[in-house]
Amino acid sequence: MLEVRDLCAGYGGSQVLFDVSLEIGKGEIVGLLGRNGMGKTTLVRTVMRLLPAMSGAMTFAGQDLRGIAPHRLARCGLALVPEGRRVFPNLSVEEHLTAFARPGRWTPATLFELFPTLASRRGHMGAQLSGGEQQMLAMARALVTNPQLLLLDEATEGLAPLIREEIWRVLGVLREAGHSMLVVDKYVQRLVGLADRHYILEKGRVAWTGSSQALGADRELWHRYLGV
Ligand SMILES: Nc1ncnc2c1ncn2[C@@H]1O[C@H](COP(=O)(O)OP(=O)(O)OP(=O)(O)O)[C@@H](O)[C@H]1O
Repeated sequence: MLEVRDLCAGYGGSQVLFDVSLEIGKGEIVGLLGRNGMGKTTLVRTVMRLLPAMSGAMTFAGQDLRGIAPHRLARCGLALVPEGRRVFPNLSVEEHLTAFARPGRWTPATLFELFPTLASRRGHMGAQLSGGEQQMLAMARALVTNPQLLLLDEATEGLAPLIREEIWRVLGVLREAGHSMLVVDKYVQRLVGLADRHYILEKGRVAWTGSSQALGADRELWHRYLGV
């Protein structure tokens, strides 16, 4: 579904990604791992067309992503839950969902079932929500576009343990529903339990790729590339 080939990208003159290749098939959950500053967010932002690619190819469902404006990606079936949530401070929870809704299984009503906390806050403005509630809203806002592929950048970062568990629960529900996802996260153990395959980035290059079974069994990899 998503195919990235020999991608190079960065900021101005400073290159961050070097010949990165990555694939995600339909119904697959892929983990993207690496220590701080290794290029995970840069990769996600380049795929979402928020950063220009220097070279390389990116296709989604056979379409060349480089010709598509970022605001048109939802129509192609791609949605991002960005690092830092970025909810709209002056839109209510309900408005976030109705403004971005596209036809499909996920509607404001089904998302309020998935996130009961959001249902109880439906009239609250983005700015009035806790960090955990904002994270749930960022996920619901992405899901209401009914994407074919959901990209999540550090969705569990900086959250209290109970809220983090709630996010993992929802990711498990999405897995059961057959969603395709690229999940960037630092909790290797949880990611191994959720995803099918993984890529590890080291200084902007793919240092390792393999199955959850292989990653789960090789603690030396965790130590070498993830510092855990
Ligand atoms: N806006 C920017 N301008 C210039 N350099 C940047 C910018 N954002 C990130 N970088 C640099 O790009 C490199 C990769 O950063 P990136 O955020 O992609 O890493 P990451 O693996 O997502 O790390 P983290 O886990 O800290 O989010 C780092 O060296 C970082 O300093």
